[in-house]
Amino acid sequence: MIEAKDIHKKFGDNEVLRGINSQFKAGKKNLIIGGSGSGKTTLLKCIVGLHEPTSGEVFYDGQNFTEMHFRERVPIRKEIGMLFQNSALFDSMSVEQNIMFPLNLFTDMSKSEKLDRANFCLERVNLEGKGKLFPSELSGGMKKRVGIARAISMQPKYLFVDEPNSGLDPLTSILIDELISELTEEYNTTTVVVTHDMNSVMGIGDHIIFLYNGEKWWEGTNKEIAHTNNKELNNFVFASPFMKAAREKL
Ligand SMILES: Nc1ncnc2c1ncn2[C@@H]1O[C@H](COP(=O)(O)OP(=O)(O)OP(=O)(O)O)[C@@H](O)[C@H]1O
Repeated sequence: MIEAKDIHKKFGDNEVLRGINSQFKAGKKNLIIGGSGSGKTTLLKCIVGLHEPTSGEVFYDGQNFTEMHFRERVPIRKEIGMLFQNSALFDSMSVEQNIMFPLNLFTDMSKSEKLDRANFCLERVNLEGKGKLFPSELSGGMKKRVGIARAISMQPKYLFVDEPNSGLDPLTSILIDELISELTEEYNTTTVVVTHDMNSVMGIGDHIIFLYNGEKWWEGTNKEIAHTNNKELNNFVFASPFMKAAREKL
């Protein structure tokens, strides 16, 4: 479990996060949603340690990550898998080399062990045989899957995903969501997903926090979201006439 306690983040005078408290449980897909600029990615980065919170603390299974020094964080970092918004693959490396990158950094596995692991991860995301390709030869959906394969290469306990569906068609988006769901169950990961995608919210939102102006405005499940009276949340989730009509049937 990951716990965020009273997280504040300021950039100069701009207070982007204003006291976020939440618990993200193992084996669950925890979604962070909210309008553009509401602070979702900033919160994710504060949790992972890519930003330091201005105040507040993040705990990984009871260990205070925020107060740890760089070196002390290494064991937890090894248990973190992350899929970045644009997949963030290294263009000059093959798919295989991209997936082996964390293994090169963090393990003393032999080359053949690393190759085996890379190929296992590629199979897991249904890209067997694509290891020798380069990122420029892949579609957006394939890049996301390679990003996921890299994120799971170290068998992470914590999986972070920033906008997994951006730039993907609806069907590919659903396949990516299904993959995230399966991996969360398979490895019992604490999975935290930043998303704008309402299909994801309804499909995989075991636990959802809605940010509004840097505050946690609402928290609940995908079942509860359809029946909330929270005005700002309703305006966000059911913004389109289609979603409004669909809500009546839920
Ligand atoms: N490194 C930074 N330096 C200064 N300001 C930043 C930085 N990162 C984010 N911000 C500001 O913090 C605010 C929240 O940004 P953030 O990226 O967290 O929003 P978001 O909810 O993820 O938005 P989007 O859905 O558009 O990606 C914005 O006003 C942004 O300009």
